[in-house]
Amino acid sequence: MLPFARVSIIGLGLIGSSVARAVKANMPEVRITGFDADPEVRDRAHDLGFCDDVADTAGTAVIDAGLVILCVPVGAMGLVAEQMAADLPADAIVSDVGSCKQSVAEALAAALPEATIIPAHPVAGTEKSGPDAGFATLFKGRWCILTPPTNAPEAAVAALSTFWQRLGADVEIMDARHHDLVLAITSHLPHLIAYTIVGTADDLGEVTQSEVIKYSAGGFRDFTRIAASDPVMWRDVFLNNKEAVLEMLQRFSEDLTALQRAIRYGKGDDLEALFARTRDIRRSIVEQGQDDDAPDFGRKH
Ligand SMILES: NC(=O)C1=CN([C@@H]2O[C@H](COP(=O)(O)OP(=O)(O)OC[C@H]3O[C@@H](n4cnc5c(N)ncnc54)[C@H](O)[C@@H]3O)[C@@H](O)[C@H]2O)C=CC1
Ligand SMILES: O=C(O)C(=O)Cc1ccc(O)cc1
Repeated sequence: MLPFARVSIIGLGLIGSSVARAVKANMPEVRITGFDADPEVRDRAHDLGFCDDVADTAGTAVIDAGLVILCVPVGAMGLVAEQMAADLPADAIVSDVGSCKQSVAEALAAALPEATIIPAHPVAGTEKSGPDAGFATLFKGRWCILTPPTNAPEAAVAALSTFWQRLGADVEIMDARHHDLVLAITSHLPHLIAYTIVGTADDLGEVTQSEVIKYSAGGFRDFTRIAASDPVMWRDVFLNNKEAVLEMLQRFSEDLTALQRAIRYGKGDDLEALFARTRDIRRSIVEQGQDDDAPDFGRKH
């Protein structure tokens, strides 16, 4: 049975268009209405055809929805929720795909006090953005973490879990605060480090840009991929998961300082012990089949 007959997707970039394509591929009977604030994205969505209808406002997009999924940057979630509030059917479930969950849950609850809200985060993506970047298999074998509030109706959580499973994801339920801490270290901090290292290399006076490009075949190249991720999306993630990111950044800087001292004082054993420990972590990820060397993130198997 279909978990929802009508799904509305607000924000038709990488994730929104991937959800739409995945619904079309896995549940072709479901009717999809999309909306995006950018008229060029709406036109492109129309041409690409991954929605049945592309609406001109957030309100008209949700008028007959069973499920509404907000796929906009996390800082825009509250505004979009306000814009659709008057037209949202009373029995619709509202969800989102934001990369951090506590601040989004608060913004949605404030804008839609009567609605059933079940936040979600598909831990799947790429460094690309926009409607052309999406693809139907993005969520296959990936985790989708749901962070329902404690009073969320069980049936709504079950329906949303089924929805994501039908798109190929493995669903996990988690507390929003815990989600934000875990993702701060596994996703947000790595992005911050990538942005920093590529910026630092670019700032180096004696190393020209062409040398950076020419000799970036090593580890640096992987950082440049992540550092190409959408600036608005990541600005919002850091501003909205501030506490957890600052906590992880503090720990990271302490560990970096310890490494700096080990190098300065020639503590080779300390360096080797850390590198051996981290190599074991990589090996266990590979053994569990969680890495397929794909240029993306979070595939479970
Ligand atoms: N990029 C990734 O790898 C992943 C992103 N996410 C989350 O998914 C969400 C969307 O990210 P992407 O699809 O990557 O971004 P994107 O930049 O590809 O798409 C976002 C779309 O939202 C639209 N938008 C912005 N403000 C709006 C508003 N007020 N009303 C309507 N539309 C609006 C933009 O015009 C754009 O088309 C973000 O919250 C992000 O944290 C989650 C998992 C992975
Ligand atoms: O492209 C990558 O390496 C990613 O890390 C993609 C990604 C970005 C944000 C998320 O919330 C989840 C996955």
